[in-house]
Amino acid sequence: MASSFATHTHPLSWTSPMKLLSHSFAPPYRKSSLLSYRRNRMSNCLSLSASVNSSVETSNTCSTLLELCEGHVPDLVLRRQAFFFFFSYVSAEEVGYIVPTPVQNEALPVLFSGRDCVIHAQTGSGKTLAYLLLIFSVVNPQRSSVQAVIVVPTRELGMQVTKVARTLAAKSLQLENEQKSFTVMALLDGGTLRRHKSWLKVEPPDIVIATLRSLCQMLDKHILKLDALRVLVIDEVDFMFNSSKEVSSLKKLLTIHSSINSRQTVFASASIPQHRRFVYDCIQQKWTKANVVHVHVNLIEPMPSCLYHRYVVRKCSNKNLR
Ligand SMILES: Nc1ncnc2c1ncn2[C@@H]1O[C@H](COP(=O)(O)OP(=O)(O)OP(=O)(O)O)[C@@H](O)[C@H]1O
Repeated sequence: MASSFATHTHPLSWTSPMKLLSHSFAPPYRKSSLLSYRRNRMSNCLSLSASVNSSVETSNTCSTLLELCEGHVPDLVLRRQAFFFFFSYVSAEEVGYIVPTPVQNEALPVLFSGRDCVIHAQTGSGKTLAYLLLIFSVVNPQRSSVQAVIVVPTRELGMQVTKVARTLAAKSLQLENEQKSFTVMALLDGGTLRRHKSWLKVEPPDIVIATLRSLCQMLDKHILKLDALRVLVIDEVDFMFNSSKEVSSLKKLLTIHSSINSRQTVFASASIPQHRRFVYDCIQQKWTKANVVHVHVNLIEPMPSCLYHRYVVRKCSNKNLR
């Protein structure tokens, strides 16, 4: 069974200077509540078994994130990144992004080319920033419509993604007053959805970060419209597909999105046990276009090909034994 999707792999072990920097400012596992269920689901798979061929392409090398994003992400957002980098020396809250992580290096050119993408890399590898930069490259803040939706499995994860998105969206000091900045709405379970309903009606935000339940509530009541949607991101996709409560709503959402022209779909996850089968299904179900790219960055060192065992014979005299 042949397929046209490509798999980008990055087998090398990597420790970026920026990663070390980020570790000194940010907690190493921001999404700690997800770690326990991630461990549990490592052994679970998408319960499908056919295999799909994949082609491996060479990795892209780019020195800075700014170079990688130039011409795609608006200056406002790029300046924002640089701004935060300089201030990160005095602020423990915000960390600047200078060197792309391996997954950003691989995924960003694919995302900027307009292709659908499955971003598959370990926790803390920088997937969130990769898909947010894509969103900032396609969303037009002058249009008053929801142009990007990020679906997250939990409220906590949603709050973290919202924080990063709002940091990038915030108006920089140099920005001219009349220029409209990006608007980000968090539609998360347990929030005050009444306020959000009036906001959605009066002036729809550019970017919505939502749990599936809250998103479906708004869609069912026709308060949120996805006619102008350009990018749909499903974060922690394997968790969403493993959750019996969510899976039917998720499939419905993906089917609606597949009918929108000029759409781009991104799936992100730290673990997709049967990733080839998953990508094959995405194409078959039309959740992604046929030229979807699977970007797989695995920084875990592979098992060594062989092991040498040595032992030392030590002579003990009877005296030592006593
Ligand atoms: N290019 C970069 N340079 C420095 N730090 C970065 C860079 N990209 C991301 N980070 C930082 O690395 C940390 C982890 O990033 P992020 O949350 O995007 O990872 P993730 O792969 O989405 O994780 P998860 O699987 O939990 O969703 C964050 O603190 C983020 O600020």
